[in-house]
Amino acid sequence: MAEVEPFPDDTADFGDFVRNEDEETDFEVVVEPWYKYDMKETQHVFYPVCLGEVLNERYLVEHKLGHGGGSTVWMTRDLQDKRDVALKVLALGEWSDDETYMQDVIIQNVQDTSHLVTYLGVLVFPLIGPCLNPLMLGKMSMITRMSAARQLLEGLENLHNAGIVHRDLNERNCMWGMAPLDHNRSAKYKVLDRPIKQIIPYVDLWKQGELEFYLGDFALAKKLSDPVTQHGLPPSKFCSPDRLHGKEPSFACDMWIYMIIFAVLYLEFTPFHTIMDGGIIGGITASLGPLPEEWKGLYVYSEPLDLWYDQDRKPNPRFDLPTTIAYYRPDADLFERHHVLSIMSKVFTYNIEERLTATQLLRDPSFRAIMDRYGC
Ligand SMILES: Nc1ncnc2c1ncn2[C@@H]1O[C@H](COP(=O)(O)OP(=O)(O)OP(=O)(O)O)[C@@H](O)[C@H]1O
Repeated sequence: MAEVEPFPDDTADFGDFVRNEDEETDFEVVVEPWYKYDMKETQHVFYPVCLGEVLNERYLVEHKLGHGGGSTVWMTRDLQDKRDVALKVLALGEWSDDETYMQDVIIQNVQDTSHLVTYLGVLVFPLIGPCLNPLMLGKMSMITRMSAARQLLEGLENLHNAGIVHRDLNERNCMWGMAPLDHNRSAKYKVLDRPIKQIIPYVDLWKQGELEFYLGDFALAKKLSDPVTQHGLPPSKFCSPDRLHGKEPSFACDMWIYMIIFAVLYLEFTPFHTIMDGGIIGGITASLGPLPEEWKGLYVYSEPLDLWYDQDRKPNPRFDLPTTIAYYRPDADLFERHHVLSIMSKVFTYNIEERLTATQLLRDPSFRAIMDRYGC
C-alpha cells in the first residue's frame, strides 16, 4: 500500500464559524439550503461533510468548492497521492454512473481535453479555480475575459467533434484555472480566503457531526448517437428557446448557451431579461422578435403567451441586441460593437440550422476580429 502522507500541518485550523446573525444570513445565501441535509425533507439527502474530516481514509477536507443539485464539492488533500484534488460528494440515491460513463466516453473520444475537467478517479477531479461569477468580471481585463471565451469555445468544439453534446453549460460549470497551491494549509487559506462554516441548523442530521478556463460537469452530457436522453434542462436563463419548445438536444443548443456565456464575459450581464412577462422567453422575444409560429403549443412549461408567437411583433428597441451591447458596454467603440453584434446575431437565431457551429464561430471574421483585438 502507498505510504500515506501525515496531515499537511498539525494545526487544527479549518476556518472560522459564523459569528453573528448577519454573517449567518450572508452565509445562507451562498450555501445549499439546509433542508437538503434533512432525511425527512428529501430522499436525495446530502452527506454533511465537516472541514477537517478525512473521507474514505484518504481525502482530508480543507475547503468547500461549491455545490450542485445533486452534490457538494470539496477541496481535499489526497493524503495517499499527496496532491490537492476536488472531491464530489453525491447526495444519497444520486448515481455517479452517468457522469462516470460520460467521463470515460470523453477520455476515449475527445482528442484534446485540455479545457475540459476530466476525472482522476471516480468523483475525484483536478482542482480548478472558482466558477464564472459575473460580479468578479469587472476586476478582470478584457484580455482575460475574451481569452476565456476562446478557450471555452475550443473546449466545446473538441467535445462536439467527438459527437458529444454538453447540454448543461452554465456559469457554475465554467471555471477558471488555478495555480498549484502551497502545501501548507494556512498558505492555502491566504490564497483562497479562510473557510466560513456553520453547524447545520434546524436539521435532524443522519450523521453527526493568463488564466486557464475549463468546462466541467458532464452529468447531462450525451453522445448524440446514443438513443437515450437523460431527463434534464439547464437553468432557464441559459436554456435555448428550441429546447424550451421540446426540441431534441443538439450542438446548436450548446451554442446558444455558449453565446449567453460569451455575453456574460463581454457584457458582465446576461443579455436577456428574465423579469419580463413570461420570464426568459419574454426577455428573448423582446430582444430578438417573435418565435417561429410553428412552435406555438410546444412550450414545455405552463402558460405560454400568444405574443411570443405573434409574427407582427418587432424586437423592442429598448431591449434589442444593439441597445443591450451599447447599454452595458458604453466604453466599446463602434468597431467592437459592430463585431460583437455580428457574433451574437449569428448564434442567437431561432433557426438551429442557421446557428453557427463551434468550428464556424472560431473561424468567423467578427469573432476573429474581437479575439485579435485582445490578442487572444
Ligand atoms: N474540479 C473542480 N474544481 C473546483 N471547483 C469545482 C470542481 N468541480 C466542481 N466544482 C465546483 O462545485 C460546483 C458543483 O459542481 P457540479 O456542477 O459538478 O455539481 P453537480 O451536482 O453535478 O451540479 P448540477 O446540479 O449543476 O449538475 C461547481 O459549480 C463548481 O463551483
